[in-house]
Amino acid sequence: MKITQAFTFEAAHRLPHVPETHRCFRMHGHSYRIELTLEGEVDSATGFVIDFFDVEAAFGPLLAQLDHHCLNEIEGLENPTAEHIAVWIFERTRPKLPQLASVKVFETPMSWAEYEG
Ligand SMILES: Nc1nc2c(c(=O)[nH]1)N=C([C@H](O)[C@H](O)COP(=O)(O)OP(=O)(O)OP(=O)(O)O)CN2
Ligand SMILES: [Zn+2]
Repeated sequence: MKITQAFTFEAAHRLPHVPETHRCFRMHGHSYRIELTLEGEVDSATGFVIDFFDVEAAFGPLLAQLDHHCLNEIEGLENPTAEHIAVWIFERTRPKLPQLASVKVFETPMSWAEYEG
């Protein structure tokens, strides 16, 4: 069984490795949406793969590092593409949530990156 929990955060970024003429070379902001998908057996007693409250508690500190920050200033996110943010989140969340199966990072409702480890 797979379950998914979504989170949102606001952040600024610029992409330092695109041409100067690319609009994303300039500092700008996004309302990001993150989807964490967890996979496992449904516990017969609780009916949960994992309690959504436990996912929230595990991911909360990382979300706070991202929300209302300039992503380029965060260690490991110097080139903060959606792809790199997905990997960054996966690597830091999987140790706390071993059932984590994938991380989706939406920059806009129409464009996102997904990392499955
Ligand atoms: N593969 C990727 N391509 C792009 C990424 C990325 O992370 N991975 N990022 C960007 C920029 O961050 C850019 O800001 C994307 O957002 P935006 O320009 O707002 O997207 P839209 O094209 O949907 O904007 P509209 O104004 O609605 O056309 C670029 N590429
Ligand atoms: Zn952008």
